[in-house]
Amino acid sequence: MAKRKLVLVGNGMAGVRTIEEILKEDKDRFEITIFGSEPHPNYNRILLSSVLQGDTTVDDIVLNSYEWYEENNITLYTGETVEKINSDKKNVLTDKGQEVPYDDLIIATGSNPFMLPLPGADKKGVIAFRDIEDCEAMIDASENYERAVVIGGGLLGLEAARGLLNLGMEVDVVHILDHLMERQLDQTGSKMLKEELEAQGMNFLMEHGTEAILGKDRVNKVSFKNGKVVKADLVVMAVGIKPNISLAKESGITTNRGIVVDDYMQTDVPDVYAVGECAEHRELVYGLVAPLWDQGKALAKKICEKDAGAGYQGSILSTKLKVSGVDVFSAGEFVDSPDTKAIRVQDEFERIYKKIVVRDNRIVGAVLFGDTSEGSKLLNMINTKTEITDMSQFSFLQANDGDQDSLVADMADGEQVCGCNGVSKGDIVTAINEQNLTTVTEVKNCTNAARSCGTCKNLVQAVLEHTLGDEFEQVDEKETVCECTDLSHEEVVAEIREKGLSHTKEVMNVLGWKSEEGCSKCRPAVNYYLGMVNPTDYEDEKESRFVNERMHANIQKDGTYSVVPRMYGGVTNPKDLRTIADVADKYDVPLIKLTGGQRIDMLGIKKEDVPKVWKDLDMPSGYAYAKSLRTVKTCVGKDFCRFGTQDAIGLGIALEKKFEMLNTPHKVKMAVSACPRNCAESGIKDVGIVGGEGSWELFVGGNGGTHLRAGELLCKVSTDEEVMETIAAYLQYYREDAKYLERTSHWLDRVGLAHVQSVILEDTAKRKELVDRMEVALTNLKDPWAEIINDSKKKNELFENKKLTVSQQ
Ligand SMILES: Cc1cc2nc3c(=O)[nH]c(=O)nc-3n(C[C@H](O)[C@H](O)[C@H](O)COP(=O)(O)OP(=O)(O)OC[C@H]3O[C@@H](n4cnc5c(N)ncnc54)[C@H](O)[C@@H]3O)c2cc1C
Ligand SMILES: NC(=O)c1ccc[n+]([C@@H]2O[C@H](COP(=O)([O-])OP(=O)(O)OC[C@H]3O[C@@H](n4cnc5c(N)ncnc54)[C@H](O)[C@@H]3O)[C@@H](O)[C@H]2O)c1
Ligand code: SF4
Ligand code: FES
Repeated sequence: MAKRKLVLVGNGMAGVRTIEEILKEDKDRFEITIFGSEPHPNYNRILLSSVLQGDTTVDDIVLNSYEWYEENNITLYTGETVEKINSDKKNVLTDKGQEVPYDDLIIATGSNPFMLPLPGADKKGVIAFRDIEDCEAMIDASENYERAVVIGGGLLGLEAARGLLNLGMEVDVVHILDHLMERQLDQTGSKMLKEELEAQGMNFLMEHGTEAILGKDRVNKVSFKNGKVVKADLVVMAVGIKPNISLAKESGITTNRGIVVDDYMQTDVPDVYAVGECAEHRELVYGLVAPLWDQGKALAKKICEKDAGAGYQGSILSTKLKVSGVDVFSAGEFVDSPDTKAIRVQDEFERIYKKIVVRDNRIVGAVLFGDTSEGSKLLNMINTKTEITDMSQFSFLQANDGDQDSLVADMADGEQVCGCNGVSKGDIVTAINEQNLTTVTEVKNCTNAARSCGTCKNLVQAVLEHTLGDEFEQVDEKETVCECTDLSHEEVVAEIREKGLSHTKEVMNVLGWKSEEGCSKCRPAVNYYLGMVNPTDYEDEKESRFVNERMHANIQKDGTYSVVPRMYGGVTNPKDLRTIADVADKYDVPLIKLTGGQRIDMLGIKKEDVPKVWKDLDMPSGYAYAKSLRTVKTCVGKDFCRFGTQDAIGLGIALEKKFEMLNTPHKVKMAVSACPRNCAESGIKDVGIVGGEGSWELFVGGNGGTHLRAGELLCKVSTDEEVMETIAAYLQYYREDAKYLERTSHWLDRVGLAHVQSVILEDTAKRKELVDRMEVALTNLKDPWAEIINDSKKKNELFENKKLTVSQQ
């Protein structure tokens, strides 16, 4: 029987989760096509707050990789927007001119952030916080500017503000009312929250109505209705969301605030469904994921013609603020009303506040501040409308000694552990026992617990520990390379060495990879490890590399590329500058910019022009795209600067010439300053060198990016030769010991400076071995630009083949 054609509009959290539920119900029923306006696979939008706060990276929040779509035979069009639904002809039209037929259609277009229509709101530097691009814009702004204003003191505004503080910005939060998070907290909870956030460095402008955004092209001030004006280089609007209903509305589907649906998520047009933040069910639209998952389950059953029971019945909301150091939980009705009574516990010394709202002897809502460990218990009591029979039911409101095991032991099987995904303790225990699960990741993959906001991860771990008892001790949660294997990075490297493996395919076959082709996480990692272990024999697999490394240029937002030629030590000359200027004229390069690493970046080059630009430049690649040595920044040094005691430029050039083109787990930046004034910013580089009278100090593990980290003093040496040798040993140890994609700063945090010193400074035999292996690694390196220019097949494949698809990263 021919499969029914199912089209999903909106490649976001609710839509794709619904597809997962459909595949669980009946995986062969549909031929599925998904359209998403964003240029990404489905990612965990919730964790954008964690990305901004520096706790995770954009790469790690992908929920469904491109491979997942492929494996499930789903045709995915990213960066493509559906503009029209023809419900009479049963097809959709896209902004790229595609017309795709459907038998069933799911609309999951989510919400748009509400942007206050203020004068000046269209200026540069005024953004929302909704997607990866917004998150990246904030991270970029923090690198160039100092002051941010966040408008809106709700969940989103506070999470954005915390992230911007972490990024080193000064932050004013503007709130229209006199209490923060008024949709989740009562006055007492809100006051305690404000005090806590002020102590963290947030500044609040309460009861301020914003009047205008000021500045020329870019915002530089914000003015308020009370006459106050504050400085601002960045304005983030977080004043709520509006369901994205325009497509449905214009296509004749009934809408109100959202797209109106029944209990089975059906709209008033046959075979058209809506799910997620765009859907309005019983006059309510939701802005949290837990209700959306329930909607998705109901819709999946309905569309697969399974017993859908009563369908979706609405949800009681619970929220947790995701700001580190501040625990806030709120569920159900949290404000007092004439027909409710409340039980309150408040400890002003420990800064703990707990309130339970009761109507007709049943719990209808709760607020927890400072200690949210009973959140799931309370949510369960609210959901099951638990009757209060005796105050001993609330003994858990007293101070919690943090003992997770007794907390889990006291939980009933039906109690929810993961509010976002509706997973109970009983569900997790059953999964652990039936599927022999031993790690949190396995529990997550099997039950969905901890798969959304992640705030329940510790509780999931506690249930695992409690269930496995003594066995838990033997089971060490390990970070696997990716979901294709149960092996960690270290184990993969050890197996490559031990078994003499020499190709990615062989690694995957011999080590029992779960997916034949691997994925975008493991392929580049395995490729790196093979090259690191067998530097002379291994032939680099270009197709396993991230797109920028395959193309040897950085792809830009608009599909053009940037080209950065090598400029050893940041030193140039009139001839090279003339050449760069001539090439820029010839290829109409729209932007030429100096980089933070003292290089010249030519931006906006058309893909087909990239190899021509390289040829005309006739300079080596600057590796600005690679997991390799990027730049050695140098100060003026002793020849010109009156403070200079050492030849910083000479040493910088020598270092760059020696270590250029070396493959490393992540990018490596270096700097050399000729005196402690440190003009080359050696303190925030992976390797930073600072000169003194007759000596050099070597600092390592510095980072000036998102995770600001000062370099640590590795050692002090006397000669340039000692610098070269020590850095060779250090970099080789990093190459061999760090996990792929681990910056030196993270690696040092993990292994500790003392350990690295013991290996490369104290153990002379080991140091010599490392230096020798580095010498081998440095042989056989070829400039990739020259290679491609001389290889017309490769050139054509990479730059002239219009069909080349750009995969993740
Ligand atoms: C920073 C942040 C933190 C959050 N934290 C939490 C939290 O802790 N807990 C929680 O429960 N919720 C949280 N949320 C809310 C949660 O992320 C949303 O409820 C959820 O993402 C909504 O899912 P959705 O699929 O309905 O919409 P979305 O995830 O927005 O997906 C809709 C997708 O459809 C696409 N689209 C729209 N129109 C079209 C079209 N015509 N054609 C093709 N594609 C289209 C959009 O580009 C978008 O990618 C947070 C949200 C943000 C922004
Ligand atoms: N931890 C979480 O669960 C979490 C985190 C982030 C976002 N979200 C969800 O994302 C969505 C968007 O979050 P949000 O915080 O923008 O929405 P929201 O509606 O929850 O809060 C908006 C806040 O902005 C304030 N506000 C409105 N107009 C204002 C103005 N002119 N000036 C100053 N303040 C003004 C409101 O009083 C309100 O407190 C919501 O659905 C939210 O639930 C959830
Ligand atoms: S670091 Fe010292 S030597 Fe180098 S430019 Fe600055 S002041 Fe001069
Ligand atoms: S409570 Fe959010 S993922 Fe479990």
